[in-house]
Amino acid sequence: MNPAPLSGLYAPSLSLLTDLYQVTMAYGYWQQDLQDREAVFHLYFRRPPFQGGYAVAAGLAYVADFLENLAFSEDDLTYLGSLKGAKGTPLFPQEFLEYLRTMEFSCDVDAMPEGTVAFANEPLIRVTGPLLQAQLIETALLTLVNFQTLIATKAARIREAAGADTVLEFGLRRAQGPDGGLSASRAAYLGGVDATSNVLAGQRFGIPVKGTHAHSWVMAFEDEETAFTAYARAFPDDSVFLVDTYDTLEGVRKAIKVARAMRAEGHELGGIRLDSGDLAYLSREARELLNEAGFPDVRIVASNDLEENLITSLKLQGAKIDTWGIGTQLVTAYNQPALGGVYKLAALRKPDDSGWDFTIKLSEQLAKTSIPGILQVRRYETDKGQPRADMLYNTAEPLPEGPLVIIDPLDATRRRTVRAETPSRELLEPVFRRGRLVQPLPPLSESRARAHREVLALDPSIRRFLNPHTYPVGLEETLYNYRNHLILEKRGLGAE
Ligand SMILES: Nc1ncnc2c1ncn2[C@@H]1O[C@H](COP(=O)(O)OP(=O)(O)OP(=O)(O)O)[C@@H](O)[C@H]1O
Ligand SMILES: O=P(O)(O)OC[C@H]1O[C@H](OP(=O)(O)OP(=O)(O)O)[C@H](O)[C@@H]1O
Ligand SMILES: O=C(O)c1cccnc1
Repeated sequence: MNPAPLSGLYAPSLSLLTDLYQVTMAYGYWQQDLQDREAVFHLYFRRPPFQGGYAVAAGLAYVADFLENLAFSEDDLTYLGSLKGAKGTPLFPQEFLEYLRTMEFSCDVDAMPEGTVAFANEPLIRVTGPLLQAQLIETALLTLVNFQTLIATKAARIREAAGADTVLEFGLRRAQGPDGGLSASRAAYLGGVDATSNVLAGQRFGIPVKGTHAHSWVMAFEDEETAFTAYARAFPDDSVFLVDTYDTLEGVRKAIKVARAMRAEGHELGGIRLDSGDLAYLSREARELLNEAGFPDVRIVASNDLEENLITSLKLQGAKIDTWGIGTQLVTAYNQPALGGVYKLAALRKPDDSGWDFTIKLSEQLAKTSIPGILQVRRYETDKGQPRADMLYNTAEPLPEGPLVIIDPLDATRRRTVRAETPSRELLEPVFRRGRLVQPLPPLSESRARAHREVLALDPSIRRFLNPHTYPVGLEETLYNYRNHLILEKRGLGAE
């Protein structure tokens, strides 16, 4: 595979890919001379999608591309300058636009590499840098990471259901527009599909492209046999015939007839595709017909609104399907079309530069109360690399010596102690330092392999679709206590 570079996808800059309030806040910070106050934000989700037990982090390559190209062009500044407030006066003064013109991205970014398995409340990305800049990029980071993480997770679930079978992504035509389709193809590949029908995604990202033919091909000829014969002439060694245009099992018989003629000329039919009807029954019948005719290697491809639960059910029914073609349900994440990732301020450098003020967003629901600190995620694993528990801790404070206690942020009675010798790794890795990419991001193939490895390492009870176990993620005890202290303080209940 030869992954095409992502660089330039968003050049010239997409700096206006944001909500207006980010720019109005940026102006406000600038006016208050707060633009350079060092701030820390975390991007995280509160619940894994699809009522599942995990998510697969994706979108960082797009984020890096976006940040590398972040700069306000003349057109951007002219547009911002044209915006008017309620009284018809410019929303942004010229001096502020001049500031934006010369602004250079200078934040540090730490992130989980794409393909990392992530759980609720864990920062996927941590941004540290000038308040104005770290705030301004919120919306773009969320739109890039939320969608791609959602689709990569859906793909990982489909991969789980399909086991070792081939999975093809067929979603572009029903995706949420061109960019939805393109980024979904990339995220789906990252999450575990084998190939896409999306040719632009093939060119851009080096994803293998594959496909069969449409019903219209069959309809364009006087009968099925003529249509199959013509397709075989065009692609004598790369043909998959769609057999359900009129009558599926009759279609299979026609496919066999043409396959015999192909064999006589030294070519083998690659497969047939079923796209309607009872896929369990029809695939078993088709398999029998093909085997009896001496074509045990002709693959059976199935499509028609498939997703992970249907694949599981079809397998239980004894379906004889080798390749799953999955479109709409995958690229639109049909049963949960958005991941609710958020981006929250967690620390601000004190005005006198003497340390950090840690910040918290309260909520009636404890689950929505943010986590203060400059967070890192430490994953404790068995000797064999099976994840056991994740610990969020504040890197701005020293960790206690000896064993560490991890406490569930929602239930203080759920806690565990980890010994210092327990193998572990830190999930957030440096991506940008002072606005510069530390090193090129890994190729897509590597991120895909990571996703595969990390999902498989999870206990099956966390991977299952129905009522999965909750993987233990907790706050290191000092952080847990500090967060409670801050909650009480902000509610006016702190100690005198
Ligand atoms: N054996 C099966 N068990 C469960 N679901 C199945 C089975 N076979 C097919 N399905 C799924 O049932 C849904 C509806 O199938 P159905 O054959 O009614 O589709 P359709 O699109 O209405 O067919 P047609 O194109 O003939 O109108 C699809 O999502 C399909 O994948
Ligand atoms: O069902 P999905 O998971 O979204 O998979 C993609 C679908 O798109 C095609 O149908 P369409 O009717 O658009 O074209 P066709 O005539 O080639 O079947 C294909 O045959 C699949 O049924
Ligand atoms: O190649 C295919 O079979 C295909 C491509 C897009 C959508 N549905 C099917």
